[in-house]
Amino acid sequence: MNEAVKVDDVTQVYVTEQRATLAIQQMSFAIHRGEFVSLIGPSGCGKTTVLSIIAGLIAPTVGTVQVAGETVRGPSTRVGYMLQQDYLFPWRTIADNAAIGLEISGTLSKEKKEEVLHLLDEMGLLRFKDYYPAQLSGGMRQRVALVRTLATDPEILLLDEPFSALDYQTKLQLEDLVVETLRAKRKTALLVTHDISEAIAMSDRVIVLEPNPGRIRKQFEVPTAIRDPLPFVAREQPGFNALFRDIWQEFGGDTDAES
Ligand SMILES: Nc1ncnc2c1ncn2[C@@H]1O[C@H](COP(=O)(O)OP(=O)(O)OP(=O)(O)O)[C@@H](O)[C@H]1O
Repeated sequence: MNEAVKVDDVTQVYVTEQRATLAIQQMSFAIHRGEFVSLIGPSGCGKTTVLSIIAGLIAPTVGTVQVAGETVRGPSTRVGYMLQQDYLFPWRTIADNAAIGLEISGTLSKEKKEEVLHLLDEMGLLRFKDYYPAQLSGGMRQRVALVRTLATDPEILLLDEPFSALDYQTKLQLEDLVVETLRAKRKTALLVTHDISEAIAMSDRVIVLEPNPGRIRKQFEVPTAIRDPLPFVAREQPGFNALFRDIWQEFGGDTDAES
C-alpha cells in the first residue's frame, strides 16, 4: 500500500442558521508515502477544510478519506498538524511544550522524553529546553511546534501556512529545515500555502484549487532537478521560473509579471 492519504470524492457543505456553504465539491486525490504535496488556491477555496477532514476534525458531508489504508473517523496520532500560530502554552517550558502530544496520548515514557530532547537538539533548541515560549523568537517557537508535531511520530504531517507569520529570512531557513527533517524521517506531508514559490520549492507536487467551491483545477509535478536540492537552492534551479509562471497563469495572473 503506497498511498499515505486518499481523499475520495469528498464534498463538504457547512450549514449555519443563515446559509449553507459548499466549501469543497467532489474532490479526489492521493498522496504517496514520503511524498510532499502542496495545496494552493485563492482564499476561501477550502484548503483548511481539506486538512481538517484529513485530520479527522470534521467528517465530510459526502465521500471518504483514508490515512495509511484506514478510513478516518476522528483525530489520531497518525496525523500531525502544524499551524500558522504555534499555540505553545506560555506557562510550560519548551521541553514540556514539545512533549505535550505524548502526554495527552498517555505515551510519555522516559525513552520518549529522550527522543523529544534529541529532536530539540536537531532543531538547535536543546539549550533552550528550560526556557518559556515568551523568551523565544517566532522562528524558534515554530521550530518547537515542529518538534511537538514530530514527537508523536505521525505518518503524515499537515502544515497549514506554518511560515506565513514569520519574517522572510526566518521563513526561508525554516522551509529548508522542515524539508530536510521530513525527508530524513521519510514523512508524508501536505502543505497549505498562498505562496507559489514556497509550494514549488518544498514540494514533489503542487495541487492548484479552484475558488468557490474548492475543486482541483490542475496538478503540477515538480521536476526532480528542482526538487532535489533544499528549497532555498531549488529557487535557483533552471525551470523554477517557468513552473512559477505556469502555476501563476492558473490563478489568472499576468504572465508578463516578474516572478
Ligand atoms: N465552520 C464553518 N462554518 C461555516 N462556513 C465555513 C466554516 N469553515 C469554513 N467555512 C467556509 O468554507 C469555505 C472554505 O473555507 P476554508 O477555510 O476551508 O478555505 P481556505 O482556502 O483555507 O481559506 P484561507 O486561504 O482564507 O485560509 C469558505 O467559504 C468559508 O467561509
